[in-house]
Amino acid sequence: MQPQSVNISGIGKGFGADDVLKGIDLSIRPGEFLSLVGMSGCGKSTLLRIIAGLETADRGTISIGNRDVTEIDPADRNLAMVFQSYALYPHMTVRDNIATPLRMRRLPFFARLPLLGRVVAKAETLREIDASVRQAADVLQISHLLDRKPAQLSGGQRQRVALARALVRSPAAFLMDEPLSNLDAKLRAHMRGELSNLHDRLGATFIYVTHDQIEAMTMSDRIALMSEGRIEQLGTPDELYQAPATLTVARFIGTPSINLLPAEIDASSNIVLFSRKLGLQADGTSRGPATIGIRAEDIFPATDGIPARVLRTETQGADRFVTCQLVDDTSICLVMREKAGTTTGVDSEGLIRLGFSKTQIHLFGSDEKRCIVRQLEQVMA
Ligand SMILES: Nc1ncnc2c1ncn2[C@@H]1O[C@H](COP(=O)(O)OP(=O)(O)OP(=O)(O)O)[C@@H](O)[C@H]1O
Repeated sequence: MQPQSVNISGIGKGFGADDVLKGIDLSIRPGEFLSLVGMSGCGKSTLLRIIAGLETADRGTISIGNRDVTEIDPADRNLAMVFQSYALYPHMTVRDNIATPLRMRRLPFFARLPLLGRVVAKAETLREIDASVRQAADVLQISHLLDRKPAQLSGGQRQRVALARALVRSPAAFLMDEPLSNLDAKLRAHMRGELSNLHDRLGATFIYVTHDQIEAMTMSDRIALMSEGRIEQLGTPDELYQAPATLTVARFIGTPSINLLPAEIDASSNIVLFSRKLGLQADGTSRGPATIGIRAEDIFPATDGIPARVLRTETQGADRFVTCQLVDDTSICLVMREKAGTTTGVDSEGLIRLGFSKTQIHLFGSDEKRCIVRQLEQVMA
């Protein structure tokens, strides 16, 4: 099956008085790996369930390829869904679990019955189903597990069986709802790589729901970051990291979290931090309270920087994260990332001065939207 586009237009959904989806427009390209990401309760699973047809939207349309499927039954949308819980049949072998969607599609009722089925079903069809199962098992590297039951598998193996079961259907798109969240940290990291490889090999459309920004950042072609039933920003992982459109996106993307400092945009558009003009101006009409965001890797020790006290130092592989509290009344903490093994410029009393590059700051106005920043020299020129 050719990978298909999925087009979501004006989707709205409420549960009682709760407006859970507030008009979602999103076009997912054929063969794209798109992640729906956001805080718990932002509506991502509801949106995925509406795409699958497991939930009905109050308004809006869903199309797969050129076909409007809004009123079509889930079974006829030709989508494969992979859940966090795997949803395997415990009494069936891996082989039978994977074969089930094909049997449902290709065999008449009597041919699906355990004993009678072998007599009634066409040998040719059974051979084809078996070949598809073997092929999917091969892709997911679980061929040696085909005769086991789910209880005899590890979490990662169960997830692979669930993926193989989705694979045999040759769906128009794969829908995945937090498929890795039951796995331990190491296996999750491994399965992230496997899912990416699987996507590359299949060239299929993947729509992937997660609240884990690292999963979204490492696997996706594009991310739709949702907040309170809306898409806050749609873009590549790089775009969301380098140019977050709102404070919500800036806070959500990146580990450690972006450093945030209260600032101001004065009447002449100058950006003022701790009562000092930074030599930067905000483009546009935003004035008054603002927030400056600085990533940990854009902070460094600087002799004329902001005085701070080191609270904690943590080394993670090649990186060291230094948490510092500003020496003022604000009790603001900043995290600086540097190479492990470098000197941090901390004096004998645990004090440090922190600087940052003016070109690397992110500025958000009082409406929490990103403001374009210009250096003053550029403004004067
Ligand atoms: N069947 C339902 N009946 C009532 N409210 C529901 C129902 N399903 C979801 N909700 C509510 O809709 C909101 C969005 O839920 P949804 O599961 O889509 O969020 P989510 O972003 O996927 O969250 P999580 O990451 O925790 O799964 C939540 O407030 C949830 O309580």
